[in-house]
Amino acid sequence: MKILVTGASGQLGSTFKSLAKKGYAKELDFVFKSATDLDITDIDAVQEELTSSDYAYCINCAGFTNVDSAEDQNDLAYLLNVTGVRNLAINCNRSKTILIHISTDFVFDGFSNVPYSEEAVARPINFYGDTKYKGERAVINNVSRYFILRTSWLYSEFGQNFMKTMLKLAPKKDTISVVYDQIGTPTYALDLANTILLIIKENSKDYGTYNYSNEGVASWYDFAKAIFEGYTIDIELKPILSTAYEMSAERPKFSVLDKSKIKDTFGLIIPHWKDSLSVALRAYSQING
Ligand SMILES: NC(=O)C1=CN([C@@H]2O[C@H](COP(=O)(O)OP(=O)(O)OC[C@H]3O[C@@H](n4cnc5c(N)ncnc54)[C@H](OP(=O)(O)O)[C@@H]3O)[C@@H](O)[C@H]2O)C=CC1
Ligand SMILES: Cc1cn([C@H]2C[C@H](O)[C@@H](COP(=O)(O)OP(=O)(O)O[C@H]3O[C@@H](C)C(=O)[C@@H](O)[C@H]3O)O2)c(=O)[nH]c1=O
Repeated sequence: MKILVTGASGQLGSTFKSLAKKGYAKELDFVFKSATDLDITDIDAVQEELTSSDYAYCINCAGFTNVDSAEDQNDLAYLLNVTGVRNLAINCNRSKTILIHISTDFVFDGFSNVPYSEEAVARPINFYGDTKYKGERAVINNVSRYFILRTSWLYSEFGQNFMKTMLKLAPKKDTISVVYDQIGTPTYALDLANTILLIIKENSKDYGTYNYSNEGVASWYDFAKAIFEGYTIDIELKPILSTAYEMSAERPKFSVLDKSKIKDTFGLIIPHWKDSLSVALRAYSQING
């Protein structure tokens, strides 16, 4: 079974590459396309790729993910997160390819005090979240067989993410200040990738939108604390309010996702974020020493 992976050089794309390299999911024939191999904003290129081969699935790992930059690079963020996604959706539909697309907790405004279900009203409060929500609509409106997985606070040993930022900052600083008034759930990209592979291997026809994050709840401060403890780094960590940290984009104050639907549909047992963080830190240390 052939699977096209777009945006393959990013964090999630690299996670799939690493799984394929380790011989996991041998029955799946992955075709990895980085941004230079396949620009998803080029509709002709997307059409050509999807008709050139018999792809059963396309996993879209491409995205404009710099939340602050999206505020002043509106056109580029829209082009990638909406137009590019629409290009994939239209052409997946034509070639009868199932589209697996990744969305975010940042489609929510953060004013809830209970975890967001798939049916909760999306009301993004920053440009990135707005484009991601419009990207979801582009999928729903243009391809009949799709899975949208909304995830949150993705991190791993690959690409750029909060865990790696903390580990790189630590040797250069005596003190690190991290916000404690944004609550969500860190998600290890490997857990998300394994869940996507499970959906594919089951040949599931339960198409639709699903939330997926690790179990548990944390602030970015809690996450940073666990990273430093897990990597035995002795550093002064200061809890601060978001107002004390300069950011162009506003972030939701609470973006915990309710995962009942994906757990019930696929019989999933999701690891707690602290357990997955230990696995990620081990993987990071194997690469970086
Ligand atoms: N990171 C997070 O915390 C979260 C991410 N998500 C979503 O998950 C998905 C994957 O995220 P993640 O792996 O972290 O993101 P990354 O930013 O690590 O990867 C995105 C990839 O998209 C590629 N890309 C850029 N422009 C194009 C283009 N025109 N055509 C094809 N590919 C392109 C980038 O290429 P290049 O490297 O060359 O720029 C990069 O490799 C995204 O949709 C994101 O919105 C959801 C929730 C949380
Ligand atoms: C580096 C740093 C960040 N922070 C804060 C800023 C921000 O509120 C929070 C997280 O910072 P980041 O910029 O790493 O992450 P951020 O861009 O907020 O992360 C989001 O990315 C997109 C792509 C998503 O889809 C979301 O799910 C979420 O993961 O931590 C500090 O307080 N101190 C620091 O030293």
